[in-house]
Amino acid sequence: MSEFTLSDLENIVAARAKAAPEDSWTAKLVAAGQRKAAKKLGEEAVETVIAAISDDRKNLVDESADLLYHLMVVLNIAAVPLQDVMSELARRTSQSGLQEKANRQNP
Ligand SMILES: N=c1c2ncn([C@@H]3O[C@H](COP(=O)(O)OP(=O)(O)OP(=O)(O)O)[C@@H](O)[C@H]3O)c2ncn1[C@@H]1O[C@H](COP(=O)(O)O)[C@@H](O)[C@H]1O
Repeated sequence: MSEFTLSDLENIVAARAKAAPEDSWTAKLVAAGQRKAAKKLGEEAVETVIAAISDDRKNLVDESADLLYHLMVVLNIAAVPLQDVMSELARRTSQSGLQEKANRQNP
């Protein structure tokens, strides 16, 4: 099987967002609106943090998958293409995180 990417997930979310809410969790979340979708994203973030500090590798993988999926739904509702996020990450590769932090604190 070829590698599954975040871009593949973005396309699935965009397609399922147009399904009937009774047939699709994605469509149900999109119909509920950004507040509900963002709340789910926050819950999954907290569950990912708990898995990380519990030293539970399997749970960390599962919760990270939930987190990335719900992030894709939130980006879809906000009409923010994943490529915008990737471009921002690419832009940041020009300096280290420590350098960026130092520039922010001492402009
Ligand atoms: N990757 C996911 C994915 N990860 C998690 N989830 C769903 O996210 C939901 C959140 O789970 P929780 O247990 O936290 O929430 P809950 O208790 O069910 O919900 P509430 O109490 O908040 O109502 C569950 O229903 C999961 O099935 C996902 N739903 C869909 N996808 C992808 O989206 C595709 C399309 O799915 P549908 O939109 O459902 O057709 C799937 O084939 C997958 O590729």
